[in-house]
Amino acid sequence: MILEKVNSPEDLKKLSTEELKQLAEEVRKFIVEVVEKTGGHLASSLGVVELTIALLKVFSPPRDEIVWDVGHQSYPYKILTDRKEKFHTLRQFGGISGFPSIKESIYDAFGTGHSSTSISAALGLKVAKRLRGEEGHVIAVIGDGALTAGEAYEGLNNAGQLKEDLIVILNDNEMSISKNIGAISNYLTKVATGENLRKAKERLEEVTKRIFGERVYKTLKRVEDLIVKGLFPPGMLFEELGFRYVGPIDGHDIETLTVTLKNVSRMKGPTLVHVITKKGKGYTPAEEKPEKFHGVSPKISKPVENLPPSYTEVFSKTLIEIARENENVVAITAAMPSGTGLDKFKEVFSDRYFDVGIAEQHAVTFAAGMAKKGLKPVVAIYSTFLQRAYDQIVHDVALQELPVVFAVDRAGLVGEDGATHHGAFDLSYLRHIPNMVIAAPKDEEELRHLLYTAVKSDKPFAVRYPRGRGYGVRIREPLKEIPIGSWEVLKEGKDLVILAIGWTVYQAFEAAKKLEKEGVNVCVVNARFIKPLDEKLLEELSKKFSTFLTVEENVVKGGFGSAVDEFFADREEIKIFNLGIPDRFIEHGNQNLLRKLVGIDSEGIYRKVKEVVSVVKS
Ligand SMILES: Cc1ncc(C[n+]2csc(CCOP(=O)(O)OP(=O)(O)O)c2C)c(N)n1
Ligand SMILES: CC(=O)[C@@H](O)[C@H](O)COP(=O)(O)O
Ligand SMILES: [Mg+2]
Repeated sequence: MILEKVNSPEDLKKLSTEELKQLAEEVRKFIVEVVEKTGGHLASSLGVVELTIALLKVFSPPRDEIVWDVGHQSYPYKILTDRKEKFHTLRQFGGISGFPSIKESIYDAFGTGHSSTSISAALGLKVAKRLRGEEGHVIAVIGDGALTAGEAYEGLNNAGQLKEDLIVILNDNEMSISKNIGAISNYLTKVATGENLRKAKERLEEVTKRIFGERVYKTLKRVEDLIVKGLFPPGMLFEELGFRYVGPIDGHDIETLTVTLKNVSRMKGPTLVHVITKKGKGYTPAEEKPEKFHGVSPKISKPVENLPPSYTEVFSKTLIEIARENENVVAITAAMPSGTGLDKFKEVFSDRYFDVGIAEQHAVTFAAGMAKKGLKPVVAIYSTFLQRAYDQIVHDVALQELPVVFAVDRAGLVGEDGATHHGAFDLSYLRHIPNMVIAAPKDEEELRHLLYTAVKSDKPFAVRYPRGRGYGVRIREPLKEIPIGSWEVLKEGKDLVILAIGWTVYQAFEAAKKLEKEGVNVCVVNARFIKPLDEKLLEELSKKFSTFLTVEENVVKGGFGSAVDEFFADREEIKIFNLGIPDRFIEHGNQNLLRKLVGIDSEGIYRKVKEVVSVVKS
């Protein structure tokens, strides 16, 4: 086993090409074995095994700095730098992260998780290296999917101007999570297949033959080839942006990769190396179904039957139901058709479905434009990725009071993806925007009604719901509107009130049942609207209760609890306690374990109520 002998990038440098090829096979096998147990981003990591090996053969991190875009493909890099022994703890609580992290290793040059940041970060590193007199290359590795996002072009634009010796490797597998889309993706395919060149040659051939005849044409053929290549060099787009374009090259051929990278390492100015790879390479199921194997769950020996649907599935089904009745409804995703469930919408309403690429900012303004013309856009974006579109929500949607519906999926703690992906902030970053309505369902049934309410409303309206399965609530009621700003008292009480929102509502209810047995009588309210608050109910409750506990799966700072704090700010007799995600980034690990860790599950709420009761008594 060669992998056994490779404990640092220095060990890898000593290997022959044949040994490196064997190493690639062993790394692949190792990744598949571990990811079957831990879950993780399998297909993307398998696709860059040879590229990683070649990078480590030619460059020497940490002196040379490699920035992996998104970072979901960094498993081979982790294994071959310094995390082979810890790799079995991938994405587990207390184990190594599924993404690069500067806190985890000196070999990780920059933390990633959200896409398309690599060129900007690498350029910053490179300029800093120069100004501080540090030696070493900086290399950004970016996928074709990540190249659909605006930030990538902001980075290219600036790099082309600064003319730093920056290396950008474009890992082109024609896939985002789903099939990659858009004009740039089409352009890359044409470059990779030489289609532009072929078409130009055919055209010139035809003209030359027509004007000069067959005999002269044969003499001119070589000159013509040179002219066409000069006029239509592959990668012209990047050349125009100030990059030297190298490629396309086979990203699974270690020898070619190594020779090319060595040459590139001697070049001056910004260089882009176009590498063609196969997502899922070397593992047939992933090669055949790269989308399914983009991110996989741990393999379970026996499938569990009759599981409740996920919130995403309920959203997707309900949206289709609504769209059948309302032809103005259109759906937008930013490169997450399967993750958001909009792939199912596409199957029914292909002309009312838009995948815009990894372009959350564009998605929101695009929706605003549609809303201005009377359509009813539903933009489904994960909470963590919607952070990117904050200004677009403020400036393009809310300021103009355009009725865009935000389906904010993966709100709250998402689990194994960790700090880069938790949807911990949306209640805070949406709540202070004028004109917004923000709601969170307590269960699957309420998600349906809130979505229906959102589509009926003429306001910018966000409905946020968590990752994973619902509570298994039977869906029976026909879709109905829920009065905006109305809360629901689920349990009467006399000692204190819990105001809970979203996933935490049933947890609060559970805690209240347990407390009841101990003589603590808690009123539980489903505070399904964070904006507007149910001010009438709050006033009523404040006549009966002087102690309130707010519970949410969002950071406490600026979240739902803060809204209630603000509401009672001048009422000294009211004591409010807040429970939610604390003011720190939460690590990766099992979703329910993390919820327990931050204390927002039924046990945590139970404990907090006991604490509140003793504080109030003393
Ligand atoms: C801002 C942002 N939006 C969406 C995602 C979700 N996402 C993760 S990987 C990915 C596809 C990336 O495709 P590509 O860069 O080509 O990498 P590949 O998986 O093909 O290697 C997407 C959409 C993200 N990480 N960041
Ligand atoms: C790397 C990335 O950003 C996505 O692949 C993300 O991990 C998907 O998350 P879900 O598994 O919640 O769809
Ligand atoms: Mg790709």
